[in-house]
Amino acid sequence: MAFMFSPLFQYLHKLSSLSIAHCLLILTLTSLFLVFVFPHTITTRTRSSNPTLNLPPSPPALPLLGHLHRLSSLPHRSLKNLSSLYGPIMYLHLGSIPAVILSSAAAVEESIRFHDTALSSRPQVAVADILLYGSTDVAFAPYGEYWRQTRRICVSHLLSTKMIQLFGVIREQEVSELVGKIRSVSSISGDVGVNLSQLLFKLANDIVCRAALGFKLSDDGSNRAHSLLKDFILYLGTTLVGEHVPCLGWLDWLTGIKKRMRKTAEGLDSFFETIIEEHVKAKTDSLEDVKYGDQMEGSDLIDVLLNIKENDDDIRVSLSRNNIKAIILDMFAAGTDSVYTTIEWAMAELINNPQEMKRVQDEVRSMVNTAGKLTEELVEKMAYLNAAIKETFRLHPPLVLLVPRESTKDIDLMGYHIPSGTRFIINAWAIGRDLNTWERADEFMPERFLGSHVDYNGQHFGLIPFGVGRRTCPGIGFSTATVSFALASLLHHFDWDLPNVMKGKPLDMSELHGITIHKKLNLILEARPYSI
Ligand code: HEM
Repeated sequence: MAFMFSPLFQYLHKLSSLSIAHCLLILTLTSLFLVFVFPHTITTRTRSSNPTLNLPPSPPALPLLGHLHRLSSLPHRSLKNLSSLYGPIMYLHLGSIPAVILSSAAAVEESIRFHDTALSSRPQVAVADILLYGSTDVAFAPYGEYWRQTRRICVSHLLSTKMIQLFGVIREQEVSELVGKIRSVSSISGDVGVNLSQLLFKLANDIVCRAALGFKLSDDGSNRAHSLLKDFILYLGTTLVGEHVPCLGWLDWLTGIKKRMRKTAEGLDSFFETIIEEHVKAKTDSLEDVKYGDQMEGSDLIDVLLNIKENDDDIRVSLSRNNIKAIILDMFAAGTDSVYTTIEWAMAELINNPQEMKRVQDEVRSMVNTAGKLTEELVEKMAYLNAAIKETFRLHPPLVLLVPRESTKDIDLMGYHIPSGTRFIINAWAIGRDLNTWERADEFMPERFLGSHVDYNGQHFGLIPFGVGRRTCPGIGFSTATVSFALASLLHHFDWDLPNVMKGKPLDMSELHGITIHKKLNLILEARPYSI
């Protein structure tokens, strides 16, 4: 999941009624004011709190804003540029928040090998406190017993291999619906193309809804829950100004952002309350008490959580209704954007690299022809397809800066001393494109993974789209099952091309910052049904 700071002006603009010009004006005036009033505090190294500490290198900073002005609307890119000047471990001030940025596999490896526990907490973030019941979900919970138990629930019950297999039926049905939809849209739209981005978002959303709640939300705009969930994901990708620059906290009040977040949180709360009540009633009616260890076909994540709540002696935490809602909301935050955006980037890279497209398609089609049917078991054996997915994760990790950590102890890292309470940000995007780890790092070359044992399971520090250490993503199996089956199906059933108006030009690969990094422009492609 991507939960991180947005650059200030982007934040102001996106979530308020202020125009970009107003936002820039506010920030410029603030900066000028600070420069004139406190010129002596503009330092070349940010060591004002304790000059004797051997902190990592740091660029010149502005008072109060720290290094925020050095971040563009795509912070992972600005941070990579800064790291080429200041090294793989940098010390920045994101406003008032001290942060260490790690930008190489070696830096991440050392931090995890020697300090995993000290770096396993999350910073307290106001957005998560508002939207996720005081950060009592898994992703934002501080390191401690509550996190340990809820994470165990995720790993052993909600996202276990058994549950992933049970949800295979849902994936197959939803992907088959997607294929049908593309067929009918492409027969009408001809060479205008189908909006694959929209269809993939719906696919990921429907799969998570069915897995978590047991049903899908209609997407015709009539369903309020649909727009609440969209807002929820939008807000999770933002930060309150006051959190970074407390003296500008009034801007959060001016923009009304907190109020809007609370309204969304209240709306979601009553939606989930109704759903949980319905689950409780259905369970009582059927007088069927399924113990969590025996999840049956038809049970969804709410059923599983309710059963844990009532039956589990091993889990040493009692889950309240609000805890259940927070955990379910995590599944939405994590399971929708990152999954659809991965398929979207994979398709975009394949369109830009037609030879790679042909190699993957040849593999998928020949294996399906031999086996007679496209199944998830078959997809697991598709070496080139899986290499293309790894290559997509390398170039486009959806959570470019992972999810921030916060150190709970003073640590020594790569010869530097880092105080407790420092925010840790890992630039997974920069690491995936680091020339010290990867040859021709900016090129899409799936064959680099053929015959290689490098994987994205957190053991290879050069490829960490799902994070590393104790807080690695527990949803790897769930996501890759969807990504690989959906991608194989798209490549099996259709030949893909750019729509006529765009033919002959490279596809625009610009990024847009949000909870994940998406393609800026929707991926619109011409789909021609494939027949043998
Ligand atoms: C392509 C899809 C996905 C990607 C790239 C992804 C990536 C990540 C990353 C980078 C983290 C933070 C890891 C760290 O701090 O080192 C994370 C955490 C998490 N993810 Fe995912 N994720 C994906 C899908 C999912 C799905 C489908 C679920 C559940 C349905 C999920 C549930 C979680 C949870 C609960 C955490 C918090 C773990 C913790 O803090 O202990 N993720 N994910």
